[in-house]
Amino acid sequence: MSTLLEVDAIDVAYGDFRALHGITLRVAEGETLAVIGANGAGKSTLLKAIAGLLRPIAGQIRFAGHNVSHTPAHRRVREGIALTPEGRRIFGSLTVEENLKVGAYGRRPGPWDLTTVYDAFPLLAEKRSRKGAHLSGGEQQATAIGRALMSNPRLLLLDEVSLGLAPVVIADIYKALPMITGKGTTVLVVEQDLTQALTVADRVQCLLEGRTVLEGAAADVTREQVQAAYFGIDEQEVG
Ligand SMILES: Nc1ncnc2c1ncn2[C@@H]1O[C@H](COP(=O)(O)OP(=O)(O)OP(=O)(O)O)[C@@H](O)[C@H]1O
Repeated sequence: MSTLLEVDAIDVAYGDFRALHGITLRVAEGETLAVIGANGAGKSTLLKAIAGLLRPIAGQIRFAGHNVSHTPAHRRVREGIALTPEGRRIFGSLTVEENLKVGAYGRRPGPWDLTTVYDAFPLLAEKRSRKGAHLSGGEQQATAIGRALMSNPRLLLLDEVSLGLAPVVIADIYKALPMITGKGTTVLVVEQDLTQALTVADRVQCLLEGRTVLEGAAADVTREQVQAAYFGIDEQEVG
């Protein structure tokens, strides 16, 4: 598998506060990587840097073999990087279908259109004429993911899909993931929900206070190792 995304030793700061310290990660074409970590670990900051919304002060981001560190966010979308931000940010006054069409602006060629998005999220098909403001949290999340897919990304960045949603709704949304990856879309998902992260991902990388503290194949890391890394506990202390 060829490497699609290479993040090399990036530092990202908000003023004097350094949120990421030398983060390195790789995502191969077609794989799903879960970045996990507690509140404030730096997960959203990392996604924003990959999407081009924040500029690292050190390090490099390479996508599909070339350096995109200085490429503005809108051009990264055209190159195939799409972000579903934390908080969803869909348009409340637009219908589901209108929200999806917004994502198609400047789209790349590929498998994603209204039909395939509705196939992936049948709950949206039923609500296609409903205004964003009148959707449940889960429906808003599905709309936000569908909108990102409409650009036909090579890499889909998902920030905190599960935030504020009931477990059954989370499971419903994650059901779409095999179809998304099955169409060749590479996924980088940021999660606080360990169960979901370990279920959907091929590999996991755990951040703590802006540093990588654990990485490995999802099948190889134990839940205890992940929990210890997540909370910053030495493994001996876990029991
Ligand atoms: N706009 C900002 N200005 C200043 N500090 C920020 C800003 N955004 C985030 N931070 C700080 O950067 C660190 C990393 O935040 P980030 O949002 O990336 O964490 P996270 O792992 O995504 O957690 P969460 O799940 O809470 O979003 C935190 O200490 C946070 O307080």
